[in-house]
Amino acid sequence: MVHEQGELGLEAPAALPAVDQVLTLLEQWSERDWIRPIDLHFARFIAEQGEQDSLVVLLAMLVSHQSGRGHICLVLKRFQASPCAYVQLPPEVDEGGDLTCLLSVLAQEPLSERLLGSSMVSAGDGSAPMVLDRERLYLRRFWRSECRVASKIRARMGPLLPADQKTVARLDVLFPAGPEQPDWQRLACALALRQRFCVISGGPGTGKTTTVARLLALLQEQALENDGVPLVIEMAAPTGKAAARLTESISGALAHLPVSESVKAALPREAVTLHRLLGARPDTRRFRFGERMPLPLDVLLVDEASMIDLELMAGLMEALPARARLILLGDRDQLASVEAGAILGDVCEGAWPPAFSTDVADWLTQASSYPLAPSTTERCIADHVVVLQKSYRFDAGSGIGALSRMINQRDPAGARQVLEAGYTDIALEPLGEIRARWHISRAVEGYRACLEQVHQQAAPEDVLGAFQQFRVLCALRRGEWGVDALNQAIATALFNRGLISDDHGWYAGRPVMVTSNDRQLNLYNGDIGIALPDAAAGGRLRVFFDQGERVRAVLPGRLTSVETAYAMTVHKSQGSEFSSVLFIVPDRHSPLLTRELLYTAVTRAKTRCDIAARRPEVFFEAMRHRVERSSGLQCRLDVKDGSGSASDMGGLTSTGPGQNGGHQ
Ligand SMILES: Nc1ncnc2c1ncn2[C@@H]1O[C@H](COP(=O)(O)OP(=O)(O)OP(=O)(O)O)[C@@H](O)[C@H]1O
Repeated sequence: MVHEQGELGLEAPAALPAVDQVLTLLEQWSERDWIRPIDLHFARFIAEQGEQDSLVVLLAMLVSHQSGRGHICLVLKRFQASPCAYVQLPPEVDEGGDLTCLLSVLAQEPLSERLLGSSMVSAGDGSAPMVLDRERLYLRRFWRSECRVASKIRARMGPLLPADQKTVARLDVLFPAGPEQPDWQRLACALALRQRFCVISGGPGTGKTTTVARLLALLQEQALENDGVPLVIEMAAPTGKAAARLTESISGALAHLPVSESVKAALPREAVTLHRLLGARPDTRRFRFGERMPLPLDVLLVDEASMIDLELMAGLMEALPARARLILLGDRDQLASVEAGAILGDVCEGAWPPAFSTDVADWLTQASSYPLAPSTTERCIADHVVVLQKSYRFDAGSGIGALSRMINQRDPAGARQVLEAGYTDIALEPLGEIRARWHISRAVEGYRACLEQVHQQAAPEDVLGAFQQFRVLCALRRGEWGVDALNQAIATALFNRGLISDDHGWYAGRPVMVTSNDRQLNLYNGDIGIALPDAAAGGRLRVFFDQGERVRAVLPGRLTSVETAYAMTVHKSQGSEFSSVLFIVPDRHSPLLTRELLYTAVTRAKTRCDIAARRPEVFFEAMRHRVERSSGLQCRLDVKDGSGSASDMGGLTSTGPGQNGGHQ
């Protein structure tokens, strides 16, 4: 523990200590897990380059620390306004200790001037390991990626693409007039038809897939009639699970389209992961496709775009040919990517409610006969975003729909009312003394049907299907209410009830999640499998994975990175849906408990969501907190004159391997 006075006697120091003293402190903080080893390593690297200013060394540690928490940059003004809150110190850091003291002193210094006086920081030119741009401090790698993403999106933000004379008639066929006015699905399709970059966002069941299936059909119909040559259309998603879901839902939607068989035949059937599409190279961040070898396609549809991090987006934008259209689908209210960045959130922020320019508003009015007034605000990105409004999955009688709306509106009182209103598809179960293990019994009941199928030696695809019916979701990984402890508790309870033959190691019915990509086995982080006796292998255990078209069996011994998956984190559940969900709320607040996390957890459930909480107030309190991810992307996308940044395309000299303290 850090003493009140601080271990180096830094009680409210008037000035920052020398560099070697700062490094000693950073070592202690790293040992206590307050900062990551790479944060310490980066600060050390900066000092080793001869940096004499301890302010620069401390800020280097902080910008690295922030990147580990999903931020692209450190916004100096926000840091200075509230240093400890901005960097979100762990709860065990004492107020008045060395760390909080140093941050407060640091925040009072003229940060920009001191940073620009260092050879370790540039304004974007040269190859210094950090960049200061618009009062934001970046690791050079993130600054480059952000500039690239912004400039490539901006390059797709030109005037509207020409409309075909028959476009409105085609829209009439695919989106016949109904009671909903305006029909945002039709408007989204009309907008995407004339933009090279378009985002269609919306909550669960708002018709994103339905809309985009019609959009692809319309684009293909147009191409076949006008040029006689079909467009090359590809579909992708950030994870294998999400790609499999997209394949399934788009095939369902395409089957019912009122278009000719030749158009249907020219539509894509299968989605792949973004890593596979881009040709990820094992153990590097590089892709086979890029600016020098663009992807051979005309239209790319990417689902679950909220899971795309900055670096993946930069790789994707570089590999897209200039003429190609990019359509992003996703739910802007969900959790952002695990890695740094919140691309979908940044693009959608402020772009909704609609603020279309005159040209776009005129076109949409013509395409829908619904009068849309142009906006007076100057947000060019708003011309590229539509948010679908109506959920066709959760009707007025749905508690899940009502609760997720309250969570989104950050309305704890409203959420409490919804939970007390007698809906049959949601319940909040307070775990008092008597019902302390209610959640374990609920989990056992949730998995019973699946495990009975295992006993009856049902086909692997049926067992995998049954496993998708129910899932336990946790906010945290560690602690009594975290994934690790709950997985063990659930396994023990299932074993005690005779539903599984063992509660550790490999046994029939053990569900597992892959925790890192294995290209050789064609298994990806987040893939779910179940160990079952394989009749084709004399009844020996194999782990079966549903890979869309087929179920694959893998020897357990070949799976080096897997964990038991009765309980999983909400983060890992993104891109999946289950009939029924049991969401476990920890008994005290954590910075991870946010509105986005609750919304993602509750909306993973299709027909029933149970929430178990020892202290229900933690659930309601979490609604007040938002995931905030610092980045400069919105600013870069907003600039009207096309000069997103003087340095958007400049200063992109690459830093050689090993030259930047681990942040290559
Ligand atoms: N305009 C509509 N009228 C009636 N039903 C619709 C309409 N749009 C979509 N649906 C139905 O609503 C359900 C959800 O649609 P869809 O799968 O397209 O939504 P989504 O936003 O992609 O959902 P999610 O991403 O949550 O899976 C489907 O059964 C679909 O047929």
